[in-house]
Amino acid sequence: MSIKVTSKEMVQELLDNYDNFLFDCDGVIWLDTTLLPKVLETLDMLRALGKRLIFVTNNSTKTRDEFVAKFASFGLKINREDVFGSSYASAIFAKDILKLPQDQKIWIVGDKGLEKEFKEAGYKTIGGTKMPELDEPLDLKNKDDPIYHLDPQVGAAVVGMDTKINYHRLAVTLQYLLKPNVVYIATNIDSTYPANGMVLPGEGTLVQAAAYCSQKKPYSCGKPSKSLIDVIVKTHGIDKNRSIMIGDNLNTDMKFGLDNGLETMLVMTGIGSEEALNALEETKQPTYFADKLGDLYELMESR
Ligand SMILES: O=C(O)[C@H](O)[C@H](O)COP(=O)(O)O
Ligand SMILES: [Mg+2]
Repeated sequence: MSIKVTSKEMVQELLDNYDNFLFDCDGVIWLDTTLLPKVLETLDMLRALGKRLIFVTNNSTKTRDEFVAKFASFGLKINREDVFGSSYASAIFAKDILKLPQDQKIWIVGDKGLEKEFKEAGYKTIGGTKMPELDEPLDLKNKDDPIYHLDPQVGAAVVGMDTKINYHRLAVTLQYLLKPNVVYIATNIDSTYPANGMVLPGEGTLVQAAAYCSQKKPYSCGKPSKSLIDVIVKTHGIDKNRSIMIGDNLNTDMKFGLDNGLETMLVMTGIGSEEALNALEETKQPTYFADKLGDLYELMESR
């Protein structure tokens, strides 16, 4: 059974047991452009105690530098090496794990952040924000349409968050995925995410649509994939036994921790709920849960 963190002593135990604190972002640190309560104080407290803070987000719309800028807008100074977004994870996966030759191009369904991370990894991207003509409905009578002019150099199709997703983009993506040599990469498989008090379709929804029509299974690079924890461990040399993953999503954040040997703590400021937690069989439950990340600070400050 998950244990609720409700006392100063329990927080002290967490501080004694873990050196590395890995945080999800959407639903833990912030909700869209709003910083969640007492997050700043909690991170400052952990830093002052010499803890390593690592941010692991499945949000694929931004590069690491853009995440650093978002943190800065809240008054948080974070280094780029401490942020692992799913766009970066996907680009590193293509380059270091799949060893996709750099002369191959990447077909993008996603935002600028995804394009920029692949560019930084040395790849040329097509599709994505570079093909606004795909925002129009598919017209098969138009022989100039990209669907009739597939680029033979494309070696991978990558699907991330694309708020302009439509039938046209999906149809062209399918043509690439039907080619046996084109690898299918998904930034993540989140079904939903929290925004503006609502639950919205996550990137996994788009990923599934392309997987369904192509019958091609994607490599998923964000949480909960093992390749992502491997990159984090390689970058920072952290001891997984002294690391805790704090997140709001049972299927991605908590699974990421559980599958990869990290301790886990669920917070209720995003997509997760106590009902969903209790509905899980015990082996799939996180070790700890709390109402919010800021409780760590508030409890430590309490008498
Ligand atoms: O699909 C998405 O975009 C994600 O669900 C969402 O943005 C994930 O961000 P995270 O909670 O991992 O920071
Ligand atoms: Mg989240």
